[in-house]
Amino acid sequence: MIHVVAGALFDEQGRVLIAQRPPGKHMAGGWEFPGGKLEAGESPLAGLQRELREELGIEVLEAAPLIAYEHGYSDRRVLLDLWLVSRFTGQPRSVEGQPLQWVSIEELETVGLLEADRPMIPALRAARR
Ligand SMILES: Nc1nc2c([nH]c(=O)n2[C@H]2C[C@H](O)[C@@H](COP(=O)(O)OP(=O)(O)OP(=O)(O)O)O2)c(=O)[nH]1
Ligand SMILES: [Mg+2]
Repeated sequence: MIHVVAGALFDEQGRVLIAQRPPGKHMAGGWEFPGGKLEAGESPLAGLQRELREELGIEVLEAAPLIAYEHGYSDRRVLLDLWLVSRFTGQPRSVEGQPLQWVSIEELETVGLLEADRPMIPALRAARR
């Protein structure tokens, strides 16, 4: 089981930040929440902070677990662990060259979000309020 931590960041308009998975990687081209695999011995919050530092160049100051569940791909099982990031420093930018975009919760339905992430949409809708 691969434990994956990812972050949901909202802007003032209630839009959420998503990133496109790079060519050549698992699920290439799909849109995801920034994050990645937890390292051995790492706490989920520490992993989230490391991943968002590496991918977005931001420093997460405050985050809380939002929703977590297992998903079985044809070749692997992942524990998707999505955190709501409520405080951070820095301006999110694409450090590793992944296309980024801010989308409304409604747009999440049609943007090409990874199929495995779709059950997260209701939790995000509730969190935004
Ligand atoms: N980051 C992220 N990964 C997701 C999401 N949904 C989802 O199914 N995944 C899957 C895709 C991958 O199989 C796995 C994340 O692995 P990854 O390869 O991107 O991890 P990483 O960022 O640590 O990258 P790497 O160092 O292994 O190259 O989780 C999501 O919303 N965000
Ligand atoms: Mg990643």
